[in-house]
Order: sequence, then C-alpha cells, then structure tokens
Amino acid sequence: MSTAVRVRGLRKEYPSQAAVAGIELDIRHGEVFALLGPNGAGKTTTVEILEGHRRRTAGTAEVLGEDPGTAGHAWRARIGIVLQTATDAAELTVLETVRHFAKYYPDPRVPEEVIDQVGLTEKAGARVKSLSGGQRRRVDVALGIVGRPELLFLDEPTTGFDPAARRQFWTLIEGLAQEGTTILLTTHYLEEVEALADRLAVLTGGKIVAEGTPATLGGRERAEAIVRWRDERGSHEERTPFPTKLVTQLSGAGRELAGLTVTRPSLEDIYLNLIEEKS
Ligand SMILES: Nc1ncnc2c1ncn2[C@@H]1O[C@H](COP(=O)(O)OP(=O)(O)OP(=O)(O)O)[C@@H](O)[C@H]1O
Repeated sequence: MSTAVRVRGLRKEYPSQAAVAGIELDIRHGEVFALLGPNGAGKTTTVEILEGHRRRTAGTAEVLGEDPGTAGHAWRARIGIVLQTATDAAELTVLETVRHFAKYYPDPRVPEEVIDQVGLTEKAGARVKSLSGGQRRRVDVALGIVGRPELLFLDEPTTGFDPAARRQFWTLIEGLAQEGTTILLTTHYLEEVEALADRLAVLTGGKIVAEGTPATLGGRERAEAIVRWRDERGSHEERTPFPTKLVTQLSGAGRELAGLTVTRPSLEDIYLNLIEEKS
C-alpha cells in the first residue's frame, strides 16, 4: 500500500503557543486512521492543515501526492471534508443541498443514494434549517461523501448523533472503507475508534504520544488481566499475565467460581493512562 498522507516535522505556532509541535504521520491508502486527544490537543489544527484550510509554520505535508498548502481544484475534488462546525442552516431542502454540492465534482455519487446512506430519505424534501442538530450533521456527512472522495476527513463526525444513528454511520464508514476510501477521523468516542479504525494516534499538547492499532496501543495486548471471583472468605481480585492458568488453579477439580470475571484494560483505560502520564 502506498502512502495517502505523509507528514514530517509539522508545526503550527500561534503567538501564545504551539498548537502542533512537530508531528510525523503516515496514513496508507485505504486505511481508516483515527486521531485522538483531549480538547485543545491540536487535532483540528492538524486536520485543517492537511485539508489545505490552514497554513503550517514548519514541516512538510503530502496529501494524495500534493502539498495541501498549494494544491488546486483537481486535488480538492479528490478529497471530502466533514468539518466540526455544522453546515449553515439553509432555506434549501436536503435533496436540493446535496444536488447542489454534487455539481462541483467530476464523478459524484447519486444524491438520492447518498441521502439514503446517511438515513435521511424521509427528510429529503425538508428544509435543512428545519432539521435537528443530529440530522444536520448527517447532511454534513452526505456533503462530505457526495463527490466520491479518495480521502475523507471526518472531524468529530458523530457528535450529536443518537446511538442508532451512530451505528448507522459506522456501517456507512465501513462501506466506504471497503470501497477503498482512505479516512482520517477525529473523535472523542473510544468505541468509535475500536469499531472503525485500523490505526490511531494519540495527540496531547500538539505531539503524538502513542500510535498503534486499537488492540495494541500503549502495550494493550501485553497488559495484565484482572481476575475477580468470590468464595466463602469474600471477594478477590488478582492481576496476572496468565489468567487461564490462574482460573484453572482456582477452579481445581471443576469447582464453580462465584462471580468469576476476567477483564483486560479497555481502549479507554489505555487512552486515559496515556493522557495522564503525559500531562
Ligand atoms: N486561531 C487560533 N489562534 C490561537 N490559538 C489557536 C487558534 N486555533 C487554535 N488555537 C489553539 O491551538 C490549540 C489546539 O486547538 P485544536 O482546535 O487543534 O484542538 P483539538 O484537539 O481539535 O480540540 P477539540 O477536541 O476541542 O476539538 C488550542 O489550545 C487552541 O486554543
């Protein structure tokens, strides 16, 4: 797989602080990559530089083979963007809005199909300004994908979605990924990362502090398991790298262990540890 996004030594300095303080990033074609980090970590700044919407102070960035700071219309037609702030509520209907945006692209998706994919078919004839916040966010997603982008930027795409809409959105993203779309996602939802991302990077204070797959981030796969059980002496908890061995010993000759659970740290546990260590 070749590289869709390549970033070296990326910096963005404001008079008061460095919002991005030297980032290296490689995202392969067809990959779903998540950027995570607390508020103010530099995620949106990074993504906006890669979209060509913000100038960098130093470093290099290559997105679909071009420098986003100087790339032109043809490049812009190959990327899709869902910004953090919702589309201005217009007088146009959902269908009119999606049709309007489709005209900017050389090979757009069929507007009605896109509206169906984001679950807004019943609202196709409604004015965008009459929609709820979560429904408007779905319009944003529709506008981000109508141009059939090779690379899709999603900045906190599911904020304001109800749980069912979020699941539906994940299915949509999985479908786009299967078609080969490269996706760069920022989100605060760890379960979203677990469901969608092939790889992720954690950003704090403008720096990448960890990178990996959801299963391996921060040594997650090597983390000790916690075994909990109860017996006549009370509740017990033991940490061990070998939970199967411990459970086998405890259960002896088939003895049933009351309240037995074996847990490993969740992605959220790992993430929160990383953030705490670095702050
Ligand atoms: N135009 C600006 N002028 C000065 N500082 C800015 C500007 N834009 C962003 N910053 C600062 O840069 C830092 C990074 O902001 P950024 O929006 O990239 O964070 P983020 O990780 O996307 O946060 P969130 O999760 O809240 O969206 C913040 O401290 C922010 O205050």
